[in-house]
Amino acid sequence: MSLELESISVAFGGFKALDDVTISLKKAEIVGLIGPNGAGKTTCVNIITGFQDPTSGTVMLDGQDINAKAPYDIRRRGLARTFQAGRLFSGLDVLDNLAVTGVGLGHSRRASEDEALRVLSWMGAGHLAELPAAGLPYTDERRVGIARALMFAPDYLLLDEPAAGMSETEADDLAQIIRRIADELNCGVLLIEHNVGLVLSLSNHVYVLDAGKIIEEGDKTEILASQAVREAYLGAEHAPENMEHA
Ligand SMILES: Nc1ncnc2c1ncn2[C@@H]1O[C@H](COP(=O)(O)OP(=O)(O)OP(=O)(O)O)[C@@H](O)[C@H]1O
Repeated sequence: MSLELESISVAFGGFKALDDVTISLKKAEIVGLIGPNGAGKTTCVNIITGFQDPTSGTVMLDGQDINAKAPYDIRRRGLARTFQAGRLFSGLDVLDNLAVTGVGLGHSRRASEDEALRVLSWMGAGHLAELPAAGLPYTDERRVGIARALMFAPDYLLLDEPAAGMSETEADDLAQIIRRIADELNCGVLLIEHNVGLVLSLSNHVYVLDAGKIIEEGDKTEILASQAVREAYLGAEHAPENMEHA
């Protein structure tokens, strides 16, 4: 059981945004994807979630080819995602924001509300249930975005820049939630983040993208030791942002 990107290439005209990218994620595992600006991380997200078709290569979800499947179909097959911006329905309260996802997945309204309460309380966010989504503090909005993705137990979760704009303490809280998602929910997490320290401290395995290619992969020790990674970021003498906190 795994999510596999197999030799994915994406060309925009003559420009290769992704070039032969292979990534593997198993259930209950945390896999990091890092890379400097323009490396191709968002293009990877769009390929995995069905928002864009690869020029060549395949995305396999538990042995099924999900190339060209619609985003809602991929979600129903067990792959959930969060968005960089919260994208909550501002006219609804938090509970209904989650319940809408449950109904979209084919569950009854009652079952969806029960699941929404269960997920929110699992995240320690039960107190947010009746608050309007509009005007939530930024980090609560982020937490609700993750809770919504966790409705009805996805097998894989793609987190797109979940720590963007967070303080160190908030990022620490987020790290605990990500760890629990993998350990307690048996869910595979693909973590795409600029906060390299957070990614290295959480991930079983990390892929480093630069200019559309995987230039390095391995565990924290291997990534920290990689000259190619340092050069890809800021020049050979510098470490990536937050790497020193890993
Ligand atoms: N629709 C498109 N048409 C042409 N070029 C594109 C398109 N989408 C992305 N690109 C280019 O592909 C490359 C990879 O972009 P992508 O957004 O995937 O990088 P990224 O790693 O997510 O960057 P960032 O960290 O800045 O968000 C960039 O050079 C970008 O300009």
